[in-house]
Amino acid sequence: MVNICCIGAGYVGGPSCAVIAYKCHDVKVTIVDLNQARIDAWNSDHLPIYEPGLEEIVFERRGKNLFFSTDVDQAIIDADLIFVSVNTPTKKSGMGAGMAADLAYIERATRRIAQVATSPKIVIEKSTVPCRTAQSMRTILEANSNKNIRFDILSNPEFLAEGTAIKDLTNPDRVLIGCLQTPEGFTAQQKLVDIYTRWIPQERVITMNLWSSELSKLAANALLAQRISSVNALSAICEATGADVDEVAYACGTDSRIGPKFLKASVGFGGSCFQKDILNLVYLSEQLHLPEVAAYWKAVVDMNEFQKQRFTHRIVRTLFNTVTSKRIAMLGFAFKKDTGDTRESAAITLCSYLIQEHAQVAIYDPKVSHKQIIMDLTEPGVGTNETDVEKHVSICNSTYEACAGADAIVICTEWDEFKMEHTDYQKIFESMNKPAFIFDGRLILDAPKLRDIGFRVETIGKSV
Ligand SMILES: NC(=O)C1=CN([C@@H]2O[C@H](COP(=O)(O)OP(=O)(O)OC[C@H]3O[C@@H](n4cnc5c(N)ncnc54)[C@H](O)[C@@H]3O)[C@@H](O)[C@H]2O)C=CC1
Ligand SMILES: O=C(O)[C@H]1O[C@H](OP(=O)(O)OP(=O)(O)OC[C@H]2O[C@@H](n3ccc(=O)[nH]c3=O)[C@H](O)[C@@H]2O)[C@H](O)[C@@H](O)[C@@H]1O
Repeated sequence: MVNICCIGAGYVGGPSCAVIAYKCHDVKVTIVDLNQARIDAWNSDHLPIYEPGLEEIVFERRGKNLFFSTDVDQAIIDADLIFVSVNTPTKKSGMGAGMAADLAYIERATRRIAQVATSPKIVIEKSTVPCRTAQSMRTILEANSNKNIRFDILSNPEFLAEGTAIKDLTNPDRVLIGCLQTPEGFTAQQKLVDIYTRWIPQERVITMNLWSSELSKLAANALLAQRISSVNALSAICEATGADVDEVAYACGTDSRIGPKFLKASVGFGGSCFQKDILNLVYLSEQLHLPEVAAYWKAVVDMNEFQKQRFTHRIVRTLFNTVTSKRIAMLGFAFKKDTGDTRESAAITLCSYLIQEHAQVAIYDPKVSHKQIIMDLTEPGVGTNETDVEKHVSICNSTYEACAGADAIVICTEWDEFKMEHTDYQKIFESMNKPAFIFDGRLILDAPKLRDIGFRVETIGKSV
């Protein structure tokens, strides 16, 4: 029986390895983490992350060929293949602070593998890492294991998006597997290919060299984020000219060379990875003495910040240049729909700007806990502290509760339940202060219908 260990039971390690267990019943998968609470949750009825379809998979395989544990060492000892799926956040201090990836978690996990392994291992980079990290891992593994154990390193970046993780994992566009171009490297690569091709067509399992594979992950995220920043930059021109960003995106997206996906204007992209990975690419470019390349990619992040700021300014300007003491209902706090994840959510920045303008912000999100919202708004660097949050934020349990008595509604996340067919906007209108404003930061509402009800509607990428 092939034995797989996954170090890191997070958004990537959990679902990606649970799907391997689900698709390959003869493979034993043990997902380990140092975080006891997270492992307890994986072993309970309430999984630590919300992802459509995940529960079914975990509940079906858990205790059969899928295990969650904090016994990292034993799982390493038993494994043939080890996925390293730990977090790689942006460095907060020291060299490269605010840009470079913090590789401390990768290094700790790698050292642990070197220290406890007693048999050959294939170590797989699943985390998103800077180009040539596999070289550092190899050096650590070889220098710290005096038992003459063979370690092969593969790069197998993950392309799942949150909210569609199970769909992306069971039916991916492609799987990338990079290896050293040596006979041993190819043998190790083939072992992983043999696992994925159990449910993914061979032609979608792409093999290449290690460094191409590592860089392709950063490149893919940078290109996706660049499309959003491009359409958001166009949304500003639309608002100023009377063009409609949905129409422009449609017109451009029907060109088969451009394609329709990832052209939805928004309040700005969020999520744990886009910004982090682009900054990582910016840092890499700077290290390689390519300042023009660094500046090119940095502009994608700058445009995203500008979009959030621009949207807040539009809110304040429209509400007669002051939001002091006005109740603003913020609908959605997650960085996108169908996830409870709030990492780098545009809603955090918008909320912080509105608090700095002394608004009363009433937040409702169907999947984000009250505790998480408070934690996000009091994080160092966000611009708001506990006193601000206590004075200016109320967290609500429904759209109707958040909107009652509000001067304005701001759509931050495109949850289906905020769409017109699921919410009674007539009832909401009646419960609001007049004039009642709606700022649609996700282009999910039918502005003409809302205007018929009596709302004043402002939509991103559209002028009134
Ligand atoms: N979240 C996403 O949608 C995607 C994330 N990625 C990448 O995957 C990597 C992981 O991301 P997430 O799963 O979102 O992070 P996460 O923060 O949800 O999970 C990482 C887990 O690793 C654990 N961990 C850290 N060091 C450890 C160690 N030495 N031993 C055992 N456990 C340890 C942490 O306790 C944590 O539970 C990152 O590099 C990220 O860029 C890639 C594609 C998608
Ligand atoms: O490396 C990662 O972490 C992952 O990052 C993204 O996935 P994710 O961040 O989960 O979600 P996306 O669907 O890409 O959305 C990211 C952000 O962009 C926004 N977005 C997306 C698409 C669009 O057209 N417009 C837009 O504003 C979303 O609302 C969200 O805030 C990528 O899509 C995944 O392929 C990648 O694996």
